[in-house]
Amino acid sequence: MTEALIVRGLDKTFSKPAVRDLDLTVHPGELYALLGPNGAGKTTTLRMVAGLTKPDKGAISIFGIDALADPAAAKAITAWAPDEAMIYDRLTPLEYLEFVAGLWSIEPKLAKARAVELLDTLGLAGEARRRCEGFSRGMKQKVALAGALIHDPKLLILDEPLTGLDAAAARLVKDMLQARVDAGGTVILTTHILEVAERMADRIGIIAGGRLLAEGSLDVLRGQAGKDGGTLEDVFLQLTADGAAA
Ligand SMILES: Nc1ncnc2c1ncn2[C@@H]1O[C@H](COP(=O)(O)OP(=O)(O)OP(=O)(O)O)[C@@H](O)[C@H]1O
Repeated sequence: MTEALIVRGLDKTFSKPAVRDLDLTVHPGELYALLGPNGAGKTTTLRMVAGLTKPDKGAISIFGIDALADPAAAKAITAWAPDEAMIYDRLTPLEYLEFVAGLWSIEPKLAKARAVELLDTLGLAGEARRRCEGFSRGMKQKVALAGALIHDPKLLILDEPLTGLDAAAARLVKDMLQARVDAGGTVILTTHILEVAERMADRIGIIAGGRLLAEGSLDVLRGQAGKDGGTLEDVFLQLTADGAAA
């Protein structure tokens, strides 16, 4: 089986080490949650996977493509949605999505059809032709998410996708992510909302201090933390405390 993502020995130091000798494996068709305390190295890791930050050391393979040797091929099948939406305020959502689709050389008719479908799924059909500049943070986040999905990526990477969304918008996004996974897509996300990871993730990686402390299903992590029957919060707090003490 070709894994969706294999990360080996990943290292990144800014003024101090942010990611240290990190290994991750994400299977195709799973939703993988990368959890960790503030400053643990989650965003840095995912930025390296998405080709936005250059690692000091290590290897990244996305569906068998060496992302460091052939970043263009890796990016063509990957999407990255940062926690702060970056869109062009002066465009309408439809124009923005058609613009992004153009960057991927998607045929205009197909681009429009995908854009309309994505905006509809995300509850933005009524705003499709309004300029984004007056949009709330949550609405902009949804437009950015639609932009990340316009080229139908095999691997979707989301940094804190639910931050700033109201309950209804969060439900829409969660349903959309679940639908992608149910259809065979692969999703990696970070979140501080542990209930979301507990309910949605097939497997979970916990990192702290730039190192992977544990990886597996909730049951595997429970075993590792010695917390049979515990919640993900119990397990997370135990493993990160153990990691800090080590
Ligand atoms: N561009 C940068 N320049 C300098 N230091 C950075 C940069 N990006 C991240 N860092 C540092 O790297 C470490 C890891 O940061 P990172 O953003 O990856 O953590 P995180 O797990 O995503 O945290 P949070 O949950 O708070 O978003 C932190 O010490 C951070 O200050």
